[in-house]
Amino acid sequence: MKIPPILHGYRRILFIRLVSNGLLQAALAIGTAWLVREIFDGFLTAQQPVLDVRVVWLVAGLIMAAACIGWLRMAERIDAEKMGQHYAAEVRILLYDCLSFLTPRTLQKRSRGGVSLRFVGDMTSLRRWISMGLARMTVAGVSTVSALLLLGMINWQLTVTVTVSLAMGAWLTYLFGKRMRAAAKESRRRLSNLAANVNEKVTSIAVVQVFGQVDREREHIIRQGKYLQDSMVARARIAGQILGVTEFSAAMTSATTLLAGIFAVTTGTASVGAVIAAITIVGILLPPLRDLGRIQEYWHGASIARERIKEFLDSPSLMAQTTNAPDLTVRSGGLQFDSVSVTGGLNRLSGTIAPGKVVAVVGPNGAGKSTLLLLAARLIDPHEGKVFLDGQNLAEHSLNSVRQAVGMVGPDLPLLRGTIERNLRYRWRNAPDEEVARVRALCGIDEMLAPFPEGDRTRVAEGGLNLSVGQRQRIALARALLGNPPLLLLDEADANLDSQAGKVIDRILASYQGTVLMVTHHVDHIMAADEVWYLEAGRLLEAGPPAALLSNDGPVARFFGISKPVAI
Ligand SMILES: Nc1ncnc2c1ncn2[C@@H]1O[C@H](COP(=O)(O)OP(=O)(O)OP(=O)(O)O)[C@@H](O)[C@H]1O
Repeated sequence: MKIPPILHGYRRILFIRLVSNGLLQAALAIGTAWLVREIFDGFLTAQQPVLDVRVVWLVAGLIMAAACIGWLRMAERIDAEKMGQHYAAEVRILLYDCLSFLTPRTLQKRSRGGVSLRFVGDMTSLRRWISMGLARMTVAGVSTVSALLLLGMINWQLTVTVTVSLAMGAWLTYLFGKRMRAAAKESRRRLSNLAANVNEKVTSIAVVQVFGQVDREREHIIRQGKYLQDSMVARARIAGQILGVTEFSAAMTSATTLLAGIFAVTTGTASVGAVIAAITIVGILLPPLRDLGRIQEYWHGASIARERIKEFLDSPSLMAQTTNAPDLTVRSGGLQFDSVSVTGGLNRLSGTIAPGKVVAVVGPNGAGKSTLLLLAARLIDPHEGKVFLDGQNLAEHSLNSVRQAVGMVGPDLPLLRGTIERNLRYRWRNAPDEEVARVRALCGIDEMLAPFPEGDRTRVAEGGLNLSVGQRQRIALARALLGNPPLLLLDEADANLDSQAGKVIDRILASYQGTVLMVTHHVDHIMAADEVWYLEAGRLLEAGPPAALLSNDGPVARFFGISKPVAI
């Protein structure tokens, strides 16, 4: 995925409006200068100043020009903001699209704080550059060039003086501003570290409390805050220096114009009115010069934000392979792993599950059980080998159609913020009430909701953390079963259910029409399976009917500690 160009579509129209705005502002600046010259040369430098009605018209003209410039500045600000917001909205949705195609494991490697910073802080940097930097620079650039060209018609010596002074001011500002990049980068890094830490503490404050590390973590946050503060002050110091330079350049431009004006009047090459006109134009051009420092700050902030966003968009994604891919045609849910390998997870594992069968995956921690389920849901792709559903390679079909074919429950699939009903219907928002009632009955949702006065409308906090683990598990099961997907993947879905709730799994296994692949440590549920797969170090070491595997002297029986005693 690529970051979109700034001047594209609607933003190009806004840009043209800004350029026109700049031209109008320049015309008004020139008009103002012309009126000032007329007043000075016609009325103030005459031997005997006279007050006639023309002065009133000229002054009225000045007031009108000032009002128009004010209105144009307002329009400029609005268009600039529209342009910045429009761009930020486009990049934000691009980031979301990228996020939705990332494998959960790629995302887990990143800090949540760092990812959120891209959606909030970096987006602000981009928007600020476009609406307050680029737009200001466009209008100021257009009006400066036009005003200087027209000033050239009034008096070329004064124009050269103003141009050289402005150019030197801009060059000095640029020289000082170059150091801003490193400072902006450092403060962005510090902010990201602090955001990642705070985000982690918000989600795992219980760990800090239980292990009595409140003071230590407090110190850590103070230290990170101090680093951030130092880097922000260093950045502000450079910004302050740039501000000083621009103020100095602005004063120098006014002074040199005045000096050149006096010289031109004494040598007879310019009238007093022309000098006053030139000074009026300089007065109009100085604010953009003063803005230059801030514009550079915005530019560096935005270019660092762009780098971070680009790096995120370049993350390994499942999107590339699935663009324009056909949909799966799922019939019975037969699943096949063909020599699949996942670095650090699975090693050339092959196995087939016939349609409608239940396979229980068992094995020690880190054996690759969850990885196998992630492959079946296409939440990761194998580095080698293929996964087939009803004979169709998952990697060659649209992600949407794969996900529609799969229902999944697992530790990495928490409940979402909202109501219980929203979570139940998450998979299929407009599911018929009968279908919802079916999964509710299957998962015992109504008996679970008995203590909640608001029933379905009960609020669910992020991750479902305001519910007990078992309650969350039941809702997650109902969410996965809605619509009866042909393939059901259960990753330790029975881990937190009490004996009563454990019957939910028995009911599901007894009534489910599709294929089930489940990771479980419960012997009862293993016995309910048609087949058991025993994984160790990413390999499938044993497979067969549960009764047979538990009664022989193989890895499964040894794993459950029920191997026959060896005769001496
Ligand atoms: N988020 C992750 N990113 C990278 N590697 C991971 C991630 N999660 C697990 N792994 C690696 O994949 C390997 C298999 O892990 P997996 O979670 O599939 O094992 P498991 O059999 O489900 O273990 P457990 O019974 O402890 O849940 C492990 O060696 C682990 O290091």
